[in-house]
Amino acid sequence: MTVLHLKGVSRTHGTGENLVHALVDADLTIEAGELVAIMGPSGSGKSTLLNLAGGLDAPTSGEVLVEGTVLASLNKKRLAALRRRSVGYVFQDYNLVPSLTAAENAALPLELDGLSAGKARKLALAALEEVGLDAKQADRFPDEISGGQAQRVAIARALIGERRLVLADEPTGALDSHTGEEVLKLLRRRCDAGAAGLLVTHDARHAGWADRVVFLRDGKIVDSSAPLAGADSLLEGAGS
Ligand SMILES: Nc1ncnc2c1ncn2[C@@H]1O[C@H](COP(=O)(O)OP(=O)(O)OP(=O)(O)O)[C@@H](O)[C@H]1O
Repeated sequence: MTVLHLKGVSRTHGTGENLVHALVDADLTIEAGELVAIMGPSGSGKSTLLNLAGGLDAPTSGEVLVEGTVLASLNKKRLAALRRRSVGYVFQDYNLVPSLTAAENAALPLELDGLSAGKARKLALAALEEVGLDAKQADRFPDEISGGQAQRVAIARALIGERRLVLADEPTGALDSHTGEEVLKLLRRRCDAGAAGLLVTHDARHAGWADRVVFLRDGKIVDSSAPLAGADSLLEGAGS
């Protein structure tokens, strides 16, 4: 089943002399069970592609479909509901709410979706356990836990519930290499269980966890390959 489909998607910013082609005519399909890595030099359009896939931004032209629904066909309320239910997003900077505990942060999408606080907490504790955080850590606030733990909370929040599309923008950024690998394993496991994943990474070793690597340059998809066929050689080709 196709979870994400980008059809001729372009995104420009600004006008006239300031016109920037952040993404140009991108076609991409991700099936359930697949993890796709996006690589490319700084400014090549990776975050733009991820934001469009998650409905956080809208294309200038082309269509983005999540589980067959054209995102542009949804009004704001329905788009927000689809994002909460179907899309998990791990941001570079975690985006945890400082006044909420780890468990409350992880439970937030479910509570926003109308689940009772008790049920949401139960699922949040299970999601936190999945990323290696125990009940004691679950009741700590973001400023009482380490960067690595905060990142795990962000991952738990992205994976909680039945999210079928998981988008991760450099999710291992602040982590030591061991914890980074653990995070990628979690992503991989979730995709093996039927989700579709999109992972922005600068690290060819991390791309090795993906089924495919999509390489961007100047907003264009310039190559797409299985990682073992040479994520390193793709990087060399871009001269980055
Ligand atoms: N809101 C915006 N207004 C103007 N230009 C923008 C905006 N967002 C992105 N861009 C431009 O679009 C291009 C693609 O940016 P994007 O952030 O998608 O690249 P990236 O590959 O994720 O970069 P990095 O690896 O540095 O995060 C860049 O030239 C960027 O300056």
